[in-house]
Amino acid sequence: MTKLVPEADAVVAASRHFSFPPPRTASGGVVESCRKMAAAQIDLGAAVTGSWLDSMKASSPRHRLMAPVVGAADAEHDDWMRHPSALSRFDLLASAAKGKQIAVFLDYDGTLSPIVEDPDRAVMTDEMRDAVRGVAARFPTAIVSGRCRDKVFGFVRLAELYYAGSHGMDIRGPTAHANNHHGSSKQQEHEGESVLCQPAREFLPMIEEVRGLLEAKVPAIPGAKVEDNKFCLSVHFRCVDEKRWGALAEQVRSVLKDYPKLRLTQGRKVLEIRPVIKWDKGNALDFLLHSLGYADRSDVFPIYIGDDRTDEDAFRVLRGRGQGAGILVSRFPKDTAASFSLRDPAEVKDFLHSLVESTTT
Ligand SMILES: O=P(O)(O)OC[C@H]1O[C@H](O[C@H]2O[C@H](CO)[C@@H](O)[C@H](O)[C@H]2O)[C@H](O)[C@@H](O)[C@@H]1O
Repeated sequence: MTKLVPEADAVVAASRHFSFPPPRTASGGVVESCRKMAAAQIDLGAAVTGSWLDSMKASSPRHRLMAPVVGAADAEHDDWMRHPSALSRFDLLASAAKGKQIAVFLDYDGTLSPIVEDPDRAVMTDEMRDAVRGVAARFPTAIVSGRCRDKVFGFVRLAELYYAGSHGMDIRGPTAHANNHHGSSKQQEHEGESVLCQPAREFLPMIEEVRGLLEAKVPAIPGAKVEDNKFCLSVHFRCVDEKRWGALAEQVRSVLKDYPKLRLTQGRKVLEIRPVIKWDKGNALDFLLHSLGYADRSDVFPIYIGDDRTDEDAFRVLRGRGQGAGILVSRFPKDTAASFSLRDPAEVKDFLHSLVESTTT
């Protein structure tokens, strides 16, 4: 097992392939009040623009249907080398984190649980839960999910974690303390005072209204499903015949046209409806780092692991801070602001174990 020790040669060799630590960019400000910050700006950055149907198709590549082609596979592998495996290059990550306070941020779907057809059945294995528990016993650990907080807590069931549900619009600190290291966090300085951030509260009645409208319309499309994520809504099309995607997009558009304060973004075979405020997983990551008292420290090493477009906002925040490591979970090369890769949740579990073992004396 690689320990958290410097391996200069490995760093030099790997940095030929990619930029690590990530360069600083102009994002990542101080979070004074999450609501004030969120209200300050309308976010159109990740919005689905142009044809919704084209966007749905573009975000649903048919990797699994492609026959392996000799040569193409090599090119794909070479491309992926720009984002080295966080497992096989654990040494590199470990040397960058050496002597620093690690904090771990984990997306849920596609990261801690495999993608499945029925969103209600995206359970996490006990082995994965043990791995997350082990990490949380050593480092502040947060789940950052598009799901509503209660639902993702229902899957993860670890009270010692921070939870940022609804794409970061519903943040809550731990409700129980692990025997851990979090002594320096502001959370613990104010025992009993829970971190809470809900920057989109005023949108709740509107989201509720739109949920009702969508639930009345969307079931007409076989396989389509509306999921209530409290501060946002998901319209799933994983089980919808591709020929009906246009009709589904039209149903959603016909509802949303009367709600200019809501916007549409897209995840993995899901349309996401959320408030126009500038608040995403990146803001949630920033907020949590501030809550932990880590924002202005240079000796902090945040690790964010996620598989989806929405996780890119958090990867970009790490680049903006010039700190830590973003790890993209994907079997296929993608444009990403992450620095490392893992192939699937099984590799995520192995990585979490490696992190624990490397810091166990
Ligand atoms: O931020 P995440 O924790 O990754 O949540 C994003 C969305 O994940 C879920 O949908 C995705 O996973 C489902 C179960 O595997 C799959 O059926 C669906 O196609 C995926 O998009 C969740 O159901 C959504 O509400 C989340 O927004």
